[in-house]
Formats: sequence, structure tokens, C-alpha cells
Amino acid sequence: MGTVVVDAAAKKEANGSLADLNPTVVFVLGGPGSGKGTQCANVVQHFGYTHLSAGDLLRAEIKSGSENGTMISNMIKEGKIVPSEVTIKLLQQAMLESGNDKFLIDGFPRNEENRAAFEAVTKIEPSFVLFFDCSEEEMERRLLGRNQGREDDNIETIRKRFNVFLESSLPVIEYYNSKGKVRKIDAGRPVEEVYESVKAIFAPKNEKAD
Ligand SMILES: Nc1ncnc2c1ncn2[C@@H]1O[C@H](COP(=O)(O)OP(=O)(O)O)[C@@H](O)[C@H]1O
Ligand SMILES: Nc1ccn([C@@H]2O[C@H](COP(=O)(O)OP(=O)(O)O)[C@@H](O)[C@H]2O)c(=O)n1
Repeated sequence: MGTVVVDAAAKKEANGSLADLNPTVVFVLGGPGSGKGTQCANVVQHFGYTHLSAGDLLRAEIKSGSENGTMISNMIKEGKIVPSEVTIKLLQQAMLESGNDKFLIDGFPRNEENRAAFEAVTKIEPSFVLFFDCSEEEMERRLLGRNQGREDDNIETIRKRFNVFLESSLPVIEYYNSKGKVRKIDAGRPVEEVYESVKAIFAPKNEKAD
């Protein structure tokens, strides 16, 4: 009971401060292994955004020994999407702690529940949505070669993640597309070529970025 009260108070405080911040948010979406994290690192270097990967925040939460750790770990091993409440809280905290007001939110929202809950809780609308479009064949090759020791980068979980992407995440991209917010990138090319396209979206016209 005590925990619930503390959580509600923390949530209220986080929302108040986030609303004051009026942050710029870009959602970075695409299938597993499409290169979201790789390209976000480039954007951070050149355009001053803070990169928040929902997956990284969830993995850090497991490592921190949080009471949700086991549940999150089991969901990630199954390629399932963790309840929005958990992920949104981590995103809100990370945004407030960053000291920045420009964010690349990577791998979120991954389903309709994520999308609607984030909008309802934070009142934040993304400026636009970067969509890394890549074939499953290429994504599978990249995930199997990623070598980060991730428990979900095995062929069985990869197939489950692809299904979740098709069934739950693509509809979110379609939703934003209907609002004219999607910037689609052909992510099947080499890293440097993909970045050229990404850069063109962030760089103000007639100005050069490194
Ligand atoms: N354009 C690319 N061509 C080839 N390999 C890539 C490319 N972009 C990323 N990779 C590699 O593919 C793997 C998955 O990329 P990552 O950025 O982690 O994807 P995501 O964040 O979408 O899951 C990593 O090992 C990364 O080095
Ligand atoms: N919004 C999110 C993002 C990730 N996740 C979980 O974290 C896993 C890994 O996501 P990730 O974004 O780090 O990695 P990729 O699947 O994109 O390679 C997903 O398969 C989900 O189990 C989630 O539950 N909710």
C-alpha cells in the first residue's frame, strides 16, 4: 500500500516537471536489428539529442535488482512487450535526469498500449517518427552477429520478436504515418549510407552537419 502511494506521488511530480520541460521527442522505430541504436549514437554526436533506448532501460532495471526484474527478464526472453506502466516510468525518470530537452526515444512505442499510455501520461506528442525499414533476412543476420551476449538474440526468440514487430509495432507506425509523422529510411544499406539519410532529416536545410 505504502509503495503505491509513493509511486503515485513520484509519478505526479515527474509529470509536472516533464510538462514544464516541454521536450522535443523523436520516436525511433523499426524491427529488431534494423540499426536503431547504431544510428541514434550518430544523431547524439552531431545533433545534441539524448538517446533513450527502452530496451536498454529495461535491461538496466533487471540489473539494478528491482522488484520488477524477474518479470522484465522473462518477458524479454520471450520477446514480449513489458507493460507500459513500467517502461514509461523508466523513460520519464531518464528524461528528467538527463538535463536535456531533446530526446530520441528508441524502441518505443512498440504497441498500441505503449503509444496510448505514453500520450495519456506525459501529454507529449513526437515531432516525428524515424522508421528504419529493413528486410527480416538482413535483420536476422545482424542480430545473430551482434555479439552483445543478449539472451534474446537467439533464433527462437528472434522469430518471436519479428512476429511481435509485425503484429503490434507496425500498426503504431501506420498510425503515425496516417498523421504524416513518419520519416522512412531504407535501413538495409551500409551504416554510413543509412546515416546520410538520417542526417538529412535532422539537419536544417542549407546547413551542414559533420
Ligand atoms: N547498416 C548496417 N549494416 C550492417 N550492420 C549494421 C547496420 N546497422 C547496425 N548494424 C549492426 O547490426 C546489429 C544490430 O544493430 P543495432 O543498432 O543494435 O539494432 P537495433 O537497435 O535496431 O536492434 C549491430 O551488431 C550493429 O553493429
Ligand atoms: N517498448 C519496449 C521496448 C523493448 N521491450 C523489450 O525489450 C526487448 C528488446 O528490445 P530492444 O529495443 O532493446 O531491441 P531490439 O529488439 O530492437 O533489437 C523487446 O523484445 C521487448 O521484450 C519492451 O518490452 N518494450
